[in-house]
Amino acid sequence: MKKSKSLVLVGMPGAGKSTLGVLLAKELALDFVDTDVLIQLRENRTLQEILNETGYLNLRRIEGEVIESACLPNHVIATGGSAVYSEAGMKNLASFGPVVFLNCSADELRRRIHNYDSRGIAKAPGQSFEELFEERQELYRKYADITVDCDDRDLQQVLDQVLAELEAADQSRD
Ligand SMILES: Nc1ncnc2c1ncn2[C@@H]1O[C@H](COP(=O)(O)OP(=O)(O)O)[C@@H](O)[C@H]1O
Ligand SMILES: O=C(O)C1=C[C@@H](OP(=O)(O)O)[C@@H](O)[C@H](O)C1
Ligand SMILES: [Mg+2]
Repeated sequence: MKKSKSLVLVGMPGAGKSTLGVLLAKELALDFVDTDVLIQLRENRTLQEILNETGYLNLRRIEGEVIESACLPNHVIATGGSAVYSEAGMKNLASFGPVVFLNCSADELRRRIHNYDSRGIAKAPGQSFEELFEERQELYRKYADITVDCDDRDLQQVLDQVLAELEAADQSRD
């Protein structure tokens, strides 16, 4: 069976998954979904409310359930930064198409995100940004089929780079 044409974006909060995902969907004539929105619709509350009311591990658990059961052929799929904690969820998403890691340095992410403590990040209380960055870097690399460096690139340049990498991956398969 031919693999569907979806594309899965992973990376830290602030890497550009949601913003870039919409642009990629337009460029590739695909549908777009942000799994954060799927979580909120299922729970009928915001991610921040889930975090405040039930804690970060429960948010990760719900996220895992949502991405494990989602059927998303022909979509650009923007995940939340914590999606990679769910092995079964990532396995399901990867069945729809290649996983693209938007790789930003901690310094670049810090320039983009000023509300680290109130952005609704699914992390242990007291865990520093640098500690979280290190812990996740390994996971993003584990699932990535394609890695695109985002430092010193504006959105259009990242978009062009993702398209070029996809094209190159397609050609190497032919
Ligand atoms: N390549 C980029 N250069 C500069 N700013 C960017 C870039 N990609 C995303 N941003 C900005 O970073 C912020 C976070 O982007 P967002 O798409 O919400 O990231 P994510 O979904 O990965 O958390 C937004 O303000 C967005 O405009
Ligand atoms: O990295 C995280 O722990 C999270 C990132 C958020 O998505 P973005 O990566 O799109 O900001 C969202 O899924 C949730 O608030 C948890
Ligand atoms: Mg996002």
